[in-house]
Amino acid sequence: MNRTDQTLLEQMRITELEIENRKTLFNISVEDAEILSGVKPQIELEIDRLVKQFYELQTNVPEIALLIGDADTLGRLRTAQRKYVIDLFSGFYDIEYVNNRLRIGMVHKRIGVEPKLYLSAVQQLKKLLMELIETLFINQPEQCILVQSALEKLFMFDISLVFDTYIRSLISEIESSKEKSEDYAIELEKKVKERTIQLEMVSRTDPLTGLLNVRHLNEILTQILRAAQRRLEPVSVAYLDINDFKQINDEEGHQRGDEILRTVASAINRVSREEDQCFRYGGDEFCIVLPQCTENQASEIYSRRLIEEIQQHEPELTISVGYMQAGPVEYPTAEEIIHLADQHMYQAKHNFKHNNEETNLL
Ligand SMILES: Nc1nc2c(ncn2[C@@H]2O[C@H](COP(=O)(O)OP(=O)(O)OP(=O)(O)O)[C@@H](O)[C@H]2O)c(=O)[nH]1
Repeated sequence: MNRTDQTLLEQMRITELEIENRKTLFNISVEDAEILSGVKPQIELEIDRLVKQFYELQTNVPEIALLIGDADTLGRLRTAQRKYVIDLFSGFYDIEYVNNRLRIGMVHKRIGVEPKLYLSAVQQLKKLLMELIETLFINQPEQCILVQSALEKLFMFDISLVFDTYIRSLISEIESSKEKSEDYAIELEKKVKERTIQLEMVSRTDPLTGLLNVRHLNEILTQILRAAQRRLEPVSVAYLDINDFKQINDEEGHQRGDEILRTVASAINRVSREEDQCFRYGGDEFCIVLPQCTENQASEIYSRRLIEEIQQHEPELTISVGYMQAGPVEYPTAEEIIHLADQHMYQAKHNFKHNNEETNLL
């Protein structure tokens, strides 16, 4: 429920029973209420003078004058104070009376009146009222004591209510700043998670080609091998190297070399399935892990399609590819598989260059 949907009394769980409890606590009896209401007509006659005198004394304190600030506010305060003093002598200290006291506490807290200033104002008002009662009952000392005692109790009752709202406001402030800092912590945690994912992505990918970084090759291949071994499925690795890449770099420039690396990476991405893992091994070398794929399928289907795809963009470019299959019986380690695929690639390159030389000699 929204705070504005509840009265202060409801927010602070002050019921009629609680009000009666408080009256008992401060010894406020029905007689006290009657005694105070009996003085009301005389107080009303003196009220303007009393309130005027009260604010003259109050505004002499620089701290209070600063808080009041201007003549309009002072005017409003005078009206409120006048009403308060009359309420003190109303004889009705019920829910409405209590709600007004609670509101005063809340307003004091909101405009920044410290408890010491509030208490000094109460003390001032009480002193003026006690003096007034003394003059009113100069010839009835016993009655004077009864009125003063009833008033004293009522002041204590009021102070307790005002302080309760002060304390409640402070608790609300603490709760709201706690909520804010908790929200901030949650937000921060979310950002850190997002950032961590981004950083992981960056560290997982090769910046030039966008393929996976070689740092994770062993780890990922090991995971794939374990899963394949559980299901007795084959896994193949295709190890790919661009032929005479150094020459391209030397003759056409490094930027052109980069462009070719990106073209090959895009072609790899296009022909690979979602479950295939494509790595830039370094320089002009690439490694593709092909789950559920035999060496034959890798060389006959995958590589053929890859070469076709590359040559659509770079007709002059040739590549050498070595393959190594693991499973469904034997599962060498990730290092062994990569090493063997690399050796097979060198063999393929050797054959390619040898054939080329022979062709050139013919
Ligand atoms: N443009 C570019 N060149 C790179 C990059 N990384 C490595 N190289 C170059 O790639 C070339 C690879 O040369 P080699 O290992 O001799 O390979 P190759 O010229 O293809 O020779 P073979 O493999 O025998 O066909 C070297 O000149 C490296 O400097 C890169 O990120 N961008």
